[in-house]
Amino acid sequence: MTASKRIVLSSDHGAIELRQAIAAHVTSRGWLAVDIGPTTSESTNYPEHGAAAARLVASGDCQLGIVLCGTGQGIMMAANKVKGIRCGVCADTFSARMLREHNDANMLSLGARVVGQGLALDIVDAFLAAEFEGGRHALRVDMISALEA
Ligand SMILES: O=C[C@H](O)[C@H](O)[C@H](O)COP(=O)(O)O
Repeated sequence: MTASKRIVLSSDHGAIELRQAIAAHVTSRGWLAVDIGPTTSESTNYPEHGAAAARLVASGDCQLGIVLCGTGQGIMMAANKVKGIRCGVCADTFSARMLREHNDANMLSLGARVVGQGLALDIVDAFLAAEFEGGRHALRVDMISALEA
């Protein structure tokens, strides 16, 4: 892994500390963390943060993205509204691995009110280590993309 691999991180107010811990973690794994905030715990709205991160992935500026909110659900929904984004919520490492291997996800969503930091970092590691398997899964991912047309 080289530092040229960029991963964007964003969250709402419910996940500031976990997001910053993940940013440090992915940096230690050799990624360049593009943390677009927010930085204060002032109440904010997850759709704007999910969309902002997703646009950086969809444009190719970042290869992957990690978004967080209280449950991970709302910010995942927002990210998936951006064309080209495949984002899933994970609360276990198996799903995180499958999210890449079978679904070719380019974004991961986490719920800071659902998972603790230790599990969250393990989920991130599983997501980053996995690779898309292609084959029969490529047809299915293409079918998802066709829904955006
Ligand atoms: O899916 C939505 C997220 O879990 C949000 O983080 C949550 O709805 C925010 O709730 P509150 O404004 O009560 O902190």
